[in-house]
Amino acid sequence: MNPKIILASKSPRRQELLKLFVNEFDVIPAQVDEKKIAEKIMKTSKKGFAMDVKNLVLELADSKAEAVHKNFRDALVIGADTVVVSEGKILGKPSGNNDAYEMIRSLAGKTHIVITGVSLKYGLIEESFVSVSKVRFYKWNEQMEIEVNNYIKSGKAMDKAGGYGIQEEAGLWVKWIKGDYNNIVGLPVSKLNRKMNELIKIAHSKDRI
Ligand SMILES: Cc1cn([C@H]2C[C@H](O)[C@@H](COP(=O)(O)OP(=O)(O)OP(=O)(O)O)O2)c(=O)[nH]c1=O
Repeated sequence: MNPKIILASKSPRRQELLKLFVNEFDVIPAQVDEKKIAEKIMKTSKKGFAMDVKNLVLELADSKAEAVHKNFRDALVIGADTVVVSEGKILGKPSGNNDAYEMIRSLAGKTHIVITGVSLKYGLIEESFVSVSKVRFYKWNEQMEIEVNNYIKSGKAMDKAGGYGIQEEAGLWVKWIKGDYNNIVGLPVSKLNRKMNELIKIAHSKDRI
């Protein structure tokens, strides 16, 4: 029997992406203090920056999944978190228009990474993974300045890691990407589909739900 699936996310992009391969699921956004978790991880982890970022997205994804799974133990719950990493700095969502402008400006002419952590919880079984994509932005020019200002004015930058959505007008600044496009949008569906199928198989074979 297929489990009830719950997406623990308020992100409309994640909902659209999950629809690509799951017909029916509920959406229950998780209430977690992302800032507090991020501060704890970055303070306590001593494994080096790359590992810190990986731990960070995994911990955030896990907290989101757990916040919902604790109330729905029989469901398969999905939590995710996406950050942008550029020049040794983690960029989450911008704090305001100026911050969004600075973030996008700092990405121009460079390559950054977008990393999404995903946590799956089903009965007593859990699984988590990260997906990493590389994105190269074109160099800053007058045209881009106009586009970035218009984009920020539209309000679309505010709920996105790094202050941009590749699926929106911000796609105009992208020179190339390497890796899973959907991972950049917020959910690495190809990997997620495979991991979910594996998890369901294991859970049922071991009768662990
Ligand atoms: C880089 C990039 C990010 N994003 C989005 C994906 C995520 O929704 C968001 C990063 O914030 P997250 O904290 O990962 O997610 P969220 O707050 O939107 O939703 P929830 O925590 O409830 O799951 O940035 C895009 O939509 N396009 C992009 O190109």
